[in-house]
Amino acid sequence: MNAPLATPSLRMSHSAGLIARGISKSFQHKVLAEIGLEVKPGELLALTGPSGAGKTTFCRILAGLERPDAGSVELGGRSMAGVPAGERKVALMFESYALYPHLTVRGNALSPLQAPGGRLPAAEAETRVDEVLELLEIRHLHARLPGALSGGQKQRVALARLLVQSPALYLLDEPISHLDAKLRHKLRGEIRRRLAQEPVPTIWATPDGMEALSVGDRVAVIENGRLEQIGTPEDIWLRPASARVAKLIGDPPMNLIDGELTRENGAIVFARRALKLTLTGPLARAAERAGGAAVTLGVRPDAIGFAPADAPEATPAEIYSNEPFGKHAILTIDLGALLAKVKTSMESAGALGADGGIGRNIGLTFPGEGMVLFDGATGRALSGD
Ligand SMILES: Nc1ncnc2c1ncn2[C@@H]1O[C@H](COP(=O)(O)OP(=O)(O)OP(=O)(O)O)[C@@H](O)[C@H]1O
Repeated sequence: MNAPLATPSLRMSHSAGLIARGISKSFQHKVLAEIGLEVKPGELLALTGPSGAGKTTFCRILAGLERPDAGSVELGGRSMAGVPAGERKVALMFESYALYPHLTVRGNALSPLQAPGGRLPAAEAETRVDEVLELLEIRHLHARLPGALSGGQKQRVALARLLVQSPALYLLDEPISHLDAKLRHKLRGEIRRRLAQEPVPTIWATPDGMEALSVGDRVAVIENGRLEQIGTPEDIWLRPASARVAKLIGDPPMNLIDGELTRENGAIVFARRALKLTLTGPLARAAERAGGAAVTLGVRPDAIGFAPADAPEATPAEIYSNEPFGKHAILTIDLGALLAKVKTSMESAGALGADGGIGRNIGLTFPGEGMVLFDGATGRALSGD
């Protein structure tokens, strides 16, 4: 026999996902300015931005815990205006965890399945909880009370409580920030995989731009309450819409070098003290479109190469520090009152000597790939396409 179909209204409620339009909010100052975005059922939108950008406030508005000054939220084809938090079917996990102190790990994870609206037959609820505790590697802690857990363990209990639910929207606010690096890496894949099986829109908020790129089907970047860019991880990585986005993405992020455009022998040149780069291809076309001479050049740390200090095309620089990371090294380079990061192979970094080459004069090359020009006044990317 075929599985029973969802009722038409339920099917509708899963088909439309989340639509937020023009969400604005001020406390003493403007915290969110006309944020509009859509998350489809089954899609994971990573929301990133620096601390204080407004991520939590936006999530609280979606959950019905905060009222927007303007704008609307639609979930599953239904306006959420006037719908209280408890009736929105939003599974949320906030950074503060909010675990029930008198309930065990298992009790906390079971709690949403025992609440009105989320109730499941006991055996099914137990199975689901076991599965999720296993996934999060905390099944052995099932009988502990929250008071006897570490911060990272509490965070995983809060995650378990979220993942057992089948809501209309998942909201995860910094869900793995307190886990060690190894577990963070493992769990972001596991959680993403599990969430992808549900036909439910998900928002995963994190200040870590690289985490956002790795978990999101799409990524929304907010800064100062404004939506700077929304797009695929590839869009955000290759074509940051502004210097503000570029600054948040990458490990280490793009070098942002303020300078000027000049003309030399008919070519267009980016100049900043000793650094003079003749622009070609898309960068030259982007430079032609600049409104003024002042621009910011974004250069990815792995787009900078080394050359002998006296090579004719090389930019002279001095090694300031050298941090080895096993497979690659991060060098900080002094370009004359300007520090830039260079990501290079361990072989290249090792060739600089046992002391990491600190204080040595070298030459740098900028091959043109991995570079973006931004308008000096607005910070918006200048396109060369
Ligand atoms: N209830 C409130 N009253 C006054 N100001 C608030 C309130 N809630 C948030 N804010 C302010 O709104 C701004 C955005 O805060 P929010 O917590 O949304 O940022 P965030 O991007 O989540 O930051 P983080 O990554 O540090 O959690 C901050 O300046 C914060 O101080």
